[in-house]
Amino acid sequence: MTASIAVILPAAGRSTRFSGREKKPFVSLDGRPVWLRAAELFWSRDDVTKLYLVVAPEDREMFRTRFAHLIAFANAEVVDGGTERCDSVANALARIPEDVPFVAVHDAVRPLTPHILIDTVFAAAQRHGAAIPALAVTDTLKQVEHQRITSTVSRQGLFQAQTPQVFRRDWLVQAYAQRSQLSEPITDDAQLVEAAGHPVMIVPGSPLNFKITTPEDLELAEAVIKLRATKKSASRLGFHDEAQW
Ligand SMILES: Nc1ccn([C@@H]2O[C@H](COP(=O)(O)OP(=O)(O)OP(=O)(O)O)[C@@H](O)[C@H]2O)c(=O)n1
Ligand SMILES: C[C@](O)(CO)[C@H](O)COP(=O)(O)O
Repeated sequence: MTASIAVILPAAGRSTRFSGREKKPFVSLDGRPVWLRAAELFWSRDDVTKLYLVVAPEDREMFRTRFAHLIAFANAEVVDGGTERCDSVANALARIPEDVPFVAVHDAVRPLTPHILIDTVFAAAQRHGAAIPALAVTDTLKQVEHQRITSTVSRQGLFQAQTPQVFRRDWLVQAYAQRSQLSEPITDDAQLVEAAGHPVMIVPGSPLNFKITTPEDLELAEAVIKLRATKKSASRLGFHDEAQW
């Protein structure tokens, strides 16, 4: 298989909602930093050219000092982040060589993405030009003002977007070049590619592919890792489970 997908891992946010002593990409998740667990999902894949780790300028020295051996091992390039997530992605996108046909953008704080999800979204993007994992909304949605419900919103056709989001590099570059034309806040990369007029397909997301946003999410991620270890031991003993953990 020829390597054809560059992977951007944005880790340059402020972790405001996490409110921990450390920023969430750098905290330990069952013994290994969150960003490393996300990076490991990609670095040994034959179809990945290189990882681009985006880190806030104020974290650059800490990151290089603490993780130098891992950065080298992962063949990763460290890129400076920007004010918004899309500024961070733009900085990394500018570093990707023109002969790389596809780019995947994966939040450095989604460390539990199942491998089968990555296989599926990579294949869909290569087939259609752009693809993202998404989960159908299952709860009832309420519009609220000042803690009072003003209406119930139909969830028909509504999905929650996850990462990795994978695009033809030329589409993503074009979409980013036009981003100043958007008046609404940009919360994911697909939004820009959609606005540029390109079709973006969805593949089934996974509840396990959640984004660590709050301290409770970190606890949940730790529980999932322990459950995976238990299931692995059970499987070695001959007990099989069809679920993709
Ligand atoms: N300027 C930014 C903002 C976000 N991110 C990254 O984008 C991912 C998803 O963002 P989010 O979960 O919102 O992280 P934060 O912006 O750090 O969170 P918060 O809004 O709570 O501050 C994270 O890996 C985050 O580090 C980034 O690289 N650059
Ligand atoms: C990119 C993303 O993870 C897709 O769900 C999400 O939009 C990031 O949003 P945030 O506001 O940066 O948490």
